[in-house]
Amino acid sequence: MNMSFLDPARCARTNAAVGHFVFRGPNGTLRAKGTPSPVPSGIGTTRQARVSQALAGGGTGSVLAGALPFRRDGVDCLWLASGIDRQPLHVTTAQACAPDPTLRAEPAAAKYAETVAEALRIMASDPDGPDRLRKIVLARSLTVHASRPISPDMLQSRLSEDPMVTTFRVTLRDASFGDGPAVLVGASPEILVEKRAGRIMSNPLAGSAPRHADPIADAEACAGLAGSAKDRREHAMVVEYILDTLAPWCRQLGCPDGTGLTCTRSMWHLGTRITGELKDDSTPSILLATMLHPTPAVCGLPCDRAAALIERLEPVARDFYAGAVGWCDTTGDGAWHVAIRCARIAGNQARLYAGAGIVPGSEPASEAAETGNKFAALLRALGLPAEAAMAATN
Ligand SMILES: C=C(O[C@H]1C=CC=C(C(=O)O)[C@@H]1O)C(=O)O
Repeated sequence: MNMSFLDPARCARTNAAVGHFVFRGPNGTLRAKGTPSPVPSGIGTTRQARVSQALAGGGTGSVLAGALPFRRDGVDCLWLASGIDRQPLHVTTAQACAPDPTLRAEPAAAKYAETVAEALRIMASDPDGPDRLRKIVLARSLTVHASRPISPDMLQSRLSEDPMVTTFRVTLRDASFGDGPAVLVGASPEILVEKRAGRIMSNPLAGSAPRHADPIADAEACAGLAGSAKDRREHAMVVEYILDTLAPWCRQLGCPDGTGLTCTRSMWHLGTRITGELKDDSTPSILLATMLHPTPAVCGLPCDRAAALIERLEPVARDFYAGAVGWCDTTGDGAWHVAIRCARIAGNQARLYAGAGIVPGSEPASEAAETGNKFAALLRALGLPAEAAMAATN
């Protein structure tokens, strides 16, 4: 095995510069060929215009990839590469990558539960009408301070041990948190939109329950989620929104298999596979991602109302958490994943995020516990106990 891979300090120093984007999923690893160049994040022009111009300048075979922020008016971080290397998935076992960490929660679980209760009060007192808040996804954050630099590469390797997720690593151009360049690393189970020739697929997830080591308890958790009316309502809003948004672009669209259950190593989710055929085969995947984002799986309904409340109720800016990460080539083909179960890494620090969908009928303590469970994959990958999220204070 390559020894430099096991040296956390060396990895952390070099990885921000190497591979400005790397995606690893069931279909293999996709990384930039050569050194990608930044796509200017211009003012006064649409994302689509910037992307088309960049891809046209890059020539045949060029690929654009990166991260879209949570806020629709936020600044994206896109890279243009002359091509991509695709390799079969090869999972290596890496060591945990956050030595001697301390943890800070923003907010801690109890305070988060109070915020959920406030959102529920707003929903209950809202007058009937199109503006009535029907769902809001509230998130919290954990900051890990380690004694040595945290290696984004190692963290991605550890997260890739779960075969049910697509892991990602995108170098961010601003360094607004911690020392040195920041890198977004995560393991998303949720496909915002994938486009291949004229066919599209979206796989929204909403409605969650934790996995259990004991198979009987695990099967009970799965059955409990499948039968939960609250989770089904929470999920249906996302599916309806995605169908409504994609319908004008499609000659055929539907969810042939209905709502099902999907899992990662730490969570069960309700999931629906939506498939369709585009009216125009050349519609770029990044345009579809831009139109869909943010879905009610990460924001809420109505979208603008939920986004404004998120801004007011959450103490930490989401930046790229709950945005989208992915790629798009010159034919418009590509895949965009919802940027959840992720962390922003810079030097010795990692800022982790997790959220939960709140609808009438949600219980504040259960939603706080759900965010704790959603942190588990990242915490384990960092070498921390999965329960640390519930114990962390601010
Ligand atoms: C917002 C997150 O998860 C979303 C995806 C799956 C299930 C969700 C839920 O049950 O609330 C969320 O909508 C997150 O992991 O931070």
